[in-house]
Amino acid sequence: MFAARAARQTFGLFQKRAFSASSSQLSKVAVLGAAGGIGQPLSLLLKLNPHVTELALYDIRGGPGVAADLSHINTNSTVTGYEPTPTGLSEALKGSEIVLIPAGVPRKPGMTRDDLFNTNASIVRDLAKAVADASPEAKILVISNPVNSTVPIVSEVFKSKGVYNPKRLFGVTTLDVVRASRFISQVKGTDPANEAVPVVGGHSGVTIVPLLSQSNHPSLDGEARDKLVHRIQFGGDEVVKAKDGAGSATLSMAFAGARFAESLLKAAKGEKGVVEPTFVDSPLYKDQGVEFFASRVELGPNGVEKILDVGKLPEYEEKLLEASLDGLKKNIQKGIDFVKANP
Ligand SMILES: NC(=O)C1=CN([C@@H]2O[C@H](COP(=O)(O)OP(=O)(O)OC[C@H]3O[C@@H](n4cnc5c(N)ncnc54)[C@H](O)[C@@H]3O)[C@@H](O)[C@H]2O)C=CC1
Ligand SMILES: O=C([O-])CC(=O)C(=O)O
Repeated sequence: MFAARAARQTFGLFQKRAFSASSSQLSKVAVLGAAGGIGQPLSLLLKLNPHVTELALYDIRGGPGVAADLSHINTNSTVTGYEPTPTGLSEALKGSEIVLIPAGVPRKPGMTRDDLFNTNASIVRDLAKAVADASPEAKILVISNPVNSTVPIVSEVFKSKGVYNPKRLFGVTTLDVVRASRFISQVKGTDPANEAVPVVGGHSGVTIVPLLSQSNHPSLDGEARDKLVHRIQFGGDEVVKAKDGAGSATLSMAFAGARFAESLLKAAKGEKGVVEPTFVDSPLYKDQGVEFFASRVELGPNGVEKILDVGKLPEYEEKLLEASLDGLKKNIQKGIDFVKANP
């Protein structure tokens, strides 16, 4: 009897402590490009996330409108919209734990992601400068394409300002993993909730390398395997084609971006074993001149905790990896050169 009461009291105390610890951990999340096709549903999903206590929505147009709309949803976070006034962007960023960047133009049919470089490189560079000045400690999640080049752009800007921490910069490749899980479940007639396919490399065409050998179906072979690999690599094109000039994936991307942000928030609050594939400053292929690489990454309170290598690959996947590294090297260099030439 006494023991039971003591146990209840101890447990109650523990619960109280645990509650006050987590409730005192405020998480401000900023979205740059919040009024766009990705920005709006992404902000909606973040408004529904109980880990987020403050949502800052910035866009060159429409941020306050989206914020006013979302602010009526009865979850316990504040939502504020910001405009490109002299202090709008820095106010949005100040104190942010996470900054998501979906600002920039999307593809139209016939374009590659690299065709977006000329427009999006300067948008991402300028936003990165603002983040480096206003919230250099934030974890930055780059969604704007071409991710293989925009992530190196952010790193160069941060280096030039002396605030670069490779543990806090992420290219969001979660959509490739989401697609891989869904597409393999369609081939096999299974529930995608039970299908996880590691996807490594980068985020465009042949730089995307699905490791089917590490899925639940390592014996997939021949035409079925080739078709599936191609669909995962070029899944974005399906949406661009279907939208017929009205942009690229927005809703599935918002889902993927929100999943990645949630993983970071959980890891920041001490949850162990949170692993997401993401494009980061990585030691894995630096000896081959590839500075950034997407692989499975264990997340922790400071961002990157541990970068997991790709493991032993069969010959088929080794060949895919080779093509990926080749493409990545060029894409990464293009981003670095851009900032050097246009600081
Ligand atoms: N990483 C990934 O897996 C994916 C990346 N993307 C990329 O995400 C980007 C955005 O796509 P969507 O949302 O469909 O485009 P969108 O055109 O619908 O929205 C972009 C938003 O960015 C805003 N914007 C432009 N310049 C800005 C600046 N300097 N500061 C703040 N906001 C600015 C625009 O006003 C607009 O609201 C594209 O580059 C697209 O290729 C798209 C899908 C998947
Ligand atoms: O295909 C695009 O341009 C947008 C994107 O990155 C994706 O859907 O994976």
